Amino acid sequence: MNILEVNNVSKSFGSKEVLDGLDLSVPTGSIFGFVGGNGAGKTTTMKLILGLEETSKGDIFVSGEKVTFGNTKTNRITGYLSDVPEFYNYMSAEEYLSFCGEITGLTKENRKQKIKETMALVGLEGNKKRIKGFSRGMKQRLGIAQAMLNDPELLICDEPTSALDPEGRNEFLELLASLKGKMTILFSTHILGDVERICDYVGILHEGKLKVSSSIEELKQIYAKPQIELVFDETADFTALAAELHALKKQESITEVESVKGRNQVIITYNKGYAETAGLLLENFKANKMMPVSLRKMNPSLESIFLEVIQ
Ligand SMILES: Nc1ncnc2c1ncn2[C@@H]1O[C@H](COP(=O)(O)OP(=O)(O)OP(=O)(O)O)[C@@H](O)[C@H]1O
Repeated sequence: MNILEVNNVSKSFGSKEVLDGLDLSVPTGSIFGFVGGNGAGKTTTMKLILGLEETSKGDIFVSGEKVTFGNTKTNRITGYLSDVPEFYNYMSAEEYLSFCGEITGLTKENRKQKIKETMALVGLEGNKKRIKGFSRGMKQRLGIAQAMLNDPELLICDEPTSALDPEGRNEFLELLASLKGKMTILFSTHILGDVERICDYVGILHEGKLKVSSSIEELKQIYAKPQIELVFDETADFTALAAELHALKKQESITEVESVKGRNQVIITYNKGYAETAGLLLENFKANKMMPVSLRKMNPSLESIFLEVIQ
């Protein structure tokens, strides 16, 4: 079951086509990383899902209900954290949330309890400071609290971590991950490490279309190139070593040898089992008295997959 379906959606601004027949399905309960370079159309897609922009073609459904341009009813079950959230800096977090609750129609009795619960959930419990004194990370957490006031089934966050320092990012990602099971989260980013850390699905947007959409595990299996990384110490005779390894290429299991000279590193691509190939390499090194200081089975990174997909 998919909470979000974007079907063949195109969007142009004047003569500029940003989305070109975009199809996107977000499974209910997932944390979905929506990845794309600068200007790929991530914010535009999110605005279309929220009915803030009008599609030039195609339809969008949230929980089976069609999104309409303008004040779409589907927003009662969506929450949104924009890429640059704006706050009233003279207010405290509680005052700000109370204000947001009031304008979104939360009753006074419900509001108090809901704000207390939400502030606790985002780690701002009992915080009386004015927003003016908040760090960026605290502001993002307040932004999430605001987006969660209506108990959304779908939480949409636009590049929520890009302005945060590593510590703030870490805390924020933990917060998002802790919401799993409570709601579906769609978040856009170009920080692939963030997707790798907390998402179970990823969609890669490029040139107006979704180039790839699958679970991270599946993606890694599809793009996995079996590789071993070897590192030698500085005293190793790298030229002799490279020659030796290239000679090994004649062996069936080794298909590519790539030496990174300045770093004394060699990447071996192979097509048989890991144990067999590592064994073959070690035997050869032993015979030639050239032991590496490290031998590591490499796992494909999302970054390398992304670069391959958008080539
Ligand atoms: N209202 C608008 N009028 C004209 N062009 C627009 C409008 N909104 C977005 N665009 C253009 O559409 C393209 C996609 O923008 P969008 O903000 O959706 O990309 P993005 O993937 O979110 O990028 P970033 O990662 O840089 O935020 C850009 O070229 C942008 O200039």
